[in-house]
Amino acid sequence: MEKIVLASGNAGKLKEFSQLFSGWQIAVLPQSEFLQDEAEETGLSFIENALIKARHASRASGLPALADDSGLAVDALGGAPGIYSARYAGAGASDAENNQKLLQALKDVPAEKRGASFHCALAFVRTADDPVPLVCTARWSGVILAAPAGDQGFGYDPLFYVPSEQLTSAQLPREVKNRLSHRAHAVKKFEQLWHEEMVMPEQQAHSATGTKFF
Ligand SMILES: O=P(O)(O)OP(=O)(O)OP(=O)(O)OC[C@H]1O[C@@H](n2cnc3c(O)ncnc32)[C@H](O)[C@@H]1O
Ligand SMILES: [Mg+2]
Repeated sequence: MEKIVLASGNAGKLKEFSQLFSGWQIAVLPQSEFLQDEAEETGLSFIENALIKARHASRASGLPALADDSGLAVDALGGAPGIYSARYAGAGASDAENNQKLLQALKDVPAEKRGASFHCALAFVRTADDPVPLVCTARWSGVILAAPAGDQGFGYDPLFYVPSEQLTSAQLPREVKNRLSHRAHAVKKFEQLWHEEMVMPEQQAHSATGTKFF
């Protein structure tokens, strides 16, 4: 079975990915099996940071790697915390500290102006230096509440109200979050790309020699 490394140290994400990849014919291994240090997320976009993390994990493991860079962009804050979502309240901040800072930043913003989106970028590299990575993005729109609700999920889930379900992301049954979320939609797009780029070429032996390089 083909092995790929999942380049994330976030337990909440890893749990979601294990459900999202449950029907796949590949072994998705956590990066903790191969490396201890985390990549420095120096990019200016979710896509750049996802690529940095995927290359880092592939370099350390010698295996293909998939990374997720994600975060919350709040309309009233001009898209903040965005790519800085994990470190909004400072390096190493807890989810509770980040949520507290967000509530404080939005304390004077009325309900109708509290729109926000979760964004997810996925980057897959076959090797650390892969010049043609597979990249896809997705978003999930909602509203930031004035107080947390629900105890499932991670990160900003307790503050992220999903209008279609009338619940926060932390109150949704896991299978519902894994159907609706930014991550779920990005994985759907990735599945399509994976099929087009990794499965079909193998089946069709698309080069004249029958050898597939990239
Ligand atoms: O970089 P890795 O190791 O994957 O772990 P991380 O937690 O640092 O992940 P990111 O750099 O991608 O930062 C994403 C932050 O955005 C938030 N976030 C992303 N997806 C989320 C989701 O589905 N629900 C709630 N919060 C989410 C959460 O606070 C994350 O810490
Ligand atoms: Mg991170």
